[in-house]
Amino acid sequence: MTGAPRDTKWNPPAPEDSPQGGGFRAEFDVTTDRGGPRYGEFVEQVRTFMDKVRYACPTPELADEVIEELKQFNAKLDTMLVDEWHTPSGTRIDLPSRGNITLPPYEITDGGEDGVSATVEFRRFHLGGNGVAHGGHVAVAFDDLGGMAAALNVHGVARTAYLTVNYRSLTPLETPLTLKTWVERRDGRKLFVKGTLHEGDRLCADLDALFIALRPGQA
Ligand SMILES: CCCCCCCCCCCCCCCC(=O)SCCNC(=O)CCNC(=O)[C@H](O)C(C)(C)COP(=O)(O)OP(=O)(O)OC[C@H]1O[C@@H](n2cnc3c(N)ncnc32)[C@H](O)[C@@H]1OP(=O)(O)O
Repeated sequence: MTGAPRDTKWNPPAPEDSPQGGGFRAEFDVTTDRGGPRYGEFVEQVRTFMDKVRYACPTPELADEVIEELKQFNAKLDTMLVDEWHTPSGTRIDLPSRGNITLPPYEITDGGEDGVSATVEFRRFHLGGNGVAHGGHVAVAFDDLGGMAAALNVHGVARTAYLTVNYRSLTPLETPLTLKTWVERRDGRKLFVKGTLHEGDRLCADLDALFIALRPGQA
């Protein structure tokens, strides 16, 4: 397992008249080849660039140079943009965070109806202040992996209704951390999800969230 469990049926039922078959990612293609064999490396290079941008203090000359090169990269990518339903980002289950560059990189170590365990590493890009992770990025990790626990529990898609993160101690950067999420209670479409983030035995943060399983065709 890397970005998501592989053996789960994801597609919730959807009406026929919707552009995507209805619903939120109703036709969720699990892929390991979209974007090519080096897509993971591509994402990793961009992450590394973002890490460096977070700490770089370029000279005006270097900024000029990098801006021109970035314009060229952006123009290249402009030639092959696709809609969200066809991008590799978010569906490449063989890659950390399913190849989704907007998420902190995590690898799923176990996942099913009972919950999800993952190893997550916040990067230099995720700096909040004084060398530790920004709380918002911690919440992003909880949202995605809490949503995954809910999705695995209902075999469909759930949206976050509320998400409370308690920051119990500082969350380090560039350190493998253990993030766990699980559905503690289900009441119809309401999934009460809990979660923890640890560095070793030390609790960095915990989660209390409500996810709502979407009805067929619901956006
Ligand atoms: C490729 C293969 C790998 C695939 C691997 C995929 C794995 C996948 C991982 C990705 C995972 C991403 C996870 C990110 C998930 C988001 O970040 S979603 C984005 C953030 N959330 C939003 O934008 C949601 C915005 N809000 C809404 O759309 C709607 O309010 C909701 C949440 C869908 C609920 O609306 P609704 O369906 O009309 O339901 P509604 O009748 O209002 O409420 C249902 C029940 O919940 C209660 N409720 C609703 N909101 C609340 C609240 N805030 N507080 C308390 N109770 C509430 C209601 O009172 C009601 O209770 P009952 O009366 O039934 O007892």
